[in-house]
Amino acid sequence: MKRIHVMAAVIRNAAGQILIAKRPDDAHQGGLWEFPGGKLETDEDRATGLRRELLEELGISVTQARPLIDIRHDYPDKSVRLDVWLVTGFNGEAHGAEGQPVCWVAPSELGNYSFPAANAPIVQAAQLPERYLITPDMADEGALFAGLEQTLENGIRLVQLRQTQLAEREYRALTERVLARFGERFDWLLKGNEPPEYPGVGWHLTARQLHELGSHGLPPRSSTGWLAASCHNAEELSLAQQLGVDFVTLSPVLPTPSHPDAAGLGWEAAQALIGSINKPVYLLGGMSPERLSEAFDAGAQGIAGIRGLF
Ligand SMILES: Nc1nc2c([nH]c(=O)n2[C@@H]2O[C@H](COP(=O)(O)OP(=O)(O)OP(=O)(O)O)[C@@H](O)[C@H]2O)c(=O)[nH]1
Ligand SMILES: [Mg+2]
Repeated sequence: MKRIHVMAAVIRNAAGQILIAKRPDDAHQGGLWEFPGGKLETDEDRATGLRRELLEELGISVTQARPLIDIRHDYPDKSVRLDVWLVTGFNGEAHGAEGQPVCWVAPSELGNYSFPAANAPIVQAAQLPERYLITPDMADEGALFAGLEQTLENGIRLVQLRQTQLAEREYRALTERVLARFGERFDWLLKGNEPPEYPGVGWHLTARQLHELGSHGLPPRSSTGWLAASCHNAEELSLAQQLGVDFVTLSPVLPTPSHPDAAGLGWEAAQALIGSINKPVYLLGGMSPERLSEAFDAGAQGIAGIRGLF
């Protein structure tokens, strides 16, 4: 089946809400909610196709957009490539120019709407931020907490508590103190052999855990937070996708101060690997905020970093 290239948009307004539209009952995947967009025409470039579709369907002129997530999905009757961009600037009042119902919803409410099966990773990408901080190992708890306060000021909201110098019991005790102090000001992910039991707190799997769980399946999770995994190659990305994680990190992209001799995947290989998985991917290894636009161009959700973001 020939794959249809579709341009679609996660449109975000100044209040942080996202626009969704209802597909006509008689259309493919009819009656479900969607991110506005449509088929790219022959010889049309991606940005032009996106602008044309949003003008036709919503009556808006896009002024600011960049790639968000690019996925391939095979329906029984149709194969699609959903090339989804994040639109953060536009002129005009968005309305259902083809008579379709549209509404602005908070990212956290997207889960209350029914989308086509292909859309699950798009919804996750719409809810996830551009930067994912992994805490550097710090023996000085005061300095760690001060760094986290600074992280909040820098606008970072997604954080993995990684403290490899600590034994399991100490890590648990630190987790309690961190959650007591910062609680819901961050979206947390924890490390460990069991899924965290704190409501809303996520779990970040190591590549080794991915391989182990690949044969046994995931343990039941009581937590409602994100499920993420560390990947380094095509095999691990594919395992992560099979296990149904919400997002992954892919590393190392560039040599890092801690591993100056490790070559890194490089941008080209990273881009090809991102294209092989239908999940939001954070690039890790030698990343800093100045690299964000390169990461978006490679198809990434954004960047993850230890020293580069702390
Ligand atoms: N626009 C859009 N299409 C989606 C989404 N999710 C998804 O599976 N699709 C599928 O991708 C294809 C998009 O085509 P479309 O129906 O929007 O195309 P279009 O605007 O050019 O419409 P037309 O075929 O009536 O000219 C459909 O098969 C649709 O089911 C989504 O979130 N937004
Ligand atoms: Mg359409």
